[in-house]
Amino acid sequence: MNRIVVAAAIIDDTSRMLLLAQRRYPPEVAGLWELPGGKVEDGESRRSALEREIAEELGTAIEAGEQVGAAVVLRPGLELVALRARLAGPPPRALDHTALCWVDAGRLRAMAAAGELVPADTAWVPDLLELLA
Ligand SMILES: Nc1nc2c([nH]c(=O)n2[C@H]2C[C@H](O)[C@@H](COP(=O)(O)OP(=O)(O)OP(=O)(O)O)O2)c(=O)[nH]1
Repeated sequence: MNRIVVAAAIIDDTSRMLLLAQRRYPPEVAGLWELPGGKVEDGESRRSALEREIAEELGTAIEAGEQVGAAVVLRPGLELVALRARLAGPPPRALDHTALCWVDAGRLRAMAAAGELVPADTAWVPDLLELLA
């Protein structure tokens, strides 16, 4: 069966900004920016897995919603899915990442063009730009 990695597109509706997290490991992607998340465990829904990962990685709560864009195949048997989310707890902290940042549409476009995003996540940039418009 396919394993799923879920990632959160956490958008602040007031500022129209998206939260990005800078990976600490592995070396191939260390320093690049991603949507925070992790693997869905057996018996978990995607939404509850994402809520758990965000509590672990960012020390806060989210409400996870609809899927953003298409699923990305990371390797055979492993798919990456982004879910839209809104913050429902204290400001996020980088417990597992090097840093966090809130970006607007222009900054996201510039980071994608500069190759600063984890490669798999670049597929979602048009969808994310639409959500930030
Ligand atoms: N969380 C997350 N992982 C991503 C993204 N893009 C991307 O290619 N990945 C890859 C990196 C990893 O191979 C895999 C998830 O790794 P992870 O380290 O975040 O998840 P995890 O904590 O559940 O995994 P593990 O370290 O326990 O194996 O998905 C993304 O936007 N967010």
